[in-house]
This record gives sequence, C-alpha cells and structure tokens, in this order.
Amino acid sequence: MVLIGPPGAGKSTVGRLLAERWGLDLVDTDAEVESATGRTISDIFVEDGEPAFRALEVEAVRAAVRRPGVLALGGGAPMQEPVQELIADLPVVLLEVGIADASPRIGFDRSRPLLSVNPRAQWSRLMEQRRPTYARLADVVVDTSGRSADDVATAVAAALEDGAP
Ligand SMILES: Nc1ncnc2c1ncn2[C@@H]1O[C@H](COP(=O)(O)OP(=O)(O)O)[C@@H](O)[C@H]1O
Ligand SMILES: O=C(O)C1=C[C@@H](OP(=O)(O)O)[C@@H](O)[C@H](O)C1
Ligand SMILES: [Mg+2]
Repeated sequence: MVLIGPPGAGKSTVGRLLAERWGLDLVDTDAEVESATGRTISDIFVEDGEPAFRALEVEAVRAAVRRPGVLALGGGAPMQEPVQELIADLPVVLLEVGIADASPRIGFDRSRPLLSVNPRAQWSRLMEQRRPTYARLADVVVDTSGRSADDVATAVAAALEDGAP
C-alpha cells in the first residue's frame, strides 16, 4: 500500500508504524533517494535543482513497487505522471492534514527545501495545487488532524479492513 499527502501529514511516521504492525518492509522514497545518493534532499535541491530530485524520486518508486511492503511517498511524488502510473494498481491512502496541525509537526526547518522560504504560505499554495490530484489518486482518505500517529495507523489499518496489502 502507498501513503500520499502533504508534508507533515505523517506519511513517513505512519508508514513505519504500519510496516511494524504488519511485519512488512517500509520504503520511504526520501530516505531511499538519500541513501542511494549519499546526499540530503536539501543538498540535491540546492546543488542539482528540483527536476534532478524528481527524477531520482521516480526511480525510487520504480524500485519500491517491485516488492511488497509499505511505501511512503514524498509530498510531491504523486504529482509526477510516472509515479501515478507506477502506483495505479496499489491501494493508495491519503493522509490529510491542515496547516494548523502540519505547521507544528514540520517545524519548517531546512530539511524540506520547498518550504524553506515563507513556509506556511508555500505549504498552503502547494496544497491548493495538489489536493485535486491527491484526491483523485486516493482509494481511502484518513484525517490526521488532532490524532496521534498511532491512532492514524489504527485508522488506516481499519480503513483497509485490517488486511495487510
Ligand atoms: N499524527 C501525528 N501527530 C503528531 N505528530 C505527528 C503525527 N504524525 C507525524 N508526526 C510528527 O510530525 C513530523 C513530520 O512527520 P512525517 O512522518 O515526517 O511527515 P511526512 O512524511 O508526511 O512529511 C515528525 O516529527 C513526526 O514525528
Ligand atoms: O512536498 C514536496 O514536494 C516534498 C516533500 C518532502 O517529503 P515529505 O512530504 O515526506 O515531507 C520531500 O520529498 C521533498 O522535500 C519535497
Ligand atoms: Mg516523509
């Protein structure tokens, strides 16, 4: 199964919790890109630009969908058509969050380069653009506002009828 949603929705955290519950591997595309290149997401954005990061992200998804497990995508990954094609046959769960909950979770440090300047406005603008695509791709939507990551994992599992993917 695949987790999508805005930065701060908890995709990486809830993905790890679900993988533990189900005894499956977790692939977090950001972590894969960092370990494949030996560089941080932030350095890749600054030194090579966003298109270079997006190409690496597609390759991480391509490798991940070959094996069973939980796949946590970066927030921008589902906007790429090749990613949409690669995840088309997998159950897709959208983790929803508003700016009020996302903001303290993210803390808006430099680890998310798209949000390093005027982060709250950037987050809101990006999510306005992305929301229709997220909604179109999602089989299940789980609201994370005011819920712990554990509760979110439970809600995702219940929404998928406790069946591991
Ligand atoms: N439901 C939640 N409630 C509170 N904090 C959360 C929740 N989910 C994740 N977090 C925290 O928010 C931060 C961002 O979570 P992360 O999993 O990296 O989100 P994403 O991968 O969607 O950007 C982390 O510090 C994480 O511990
Ligand atoms: O929204 C985005 O475009 C991005 C989100 C990040 O992942 P998270 O959504 O896990 O924070 C990471 O892939 C990169 O900084 C770009
Ligand atoms: Mg993440």
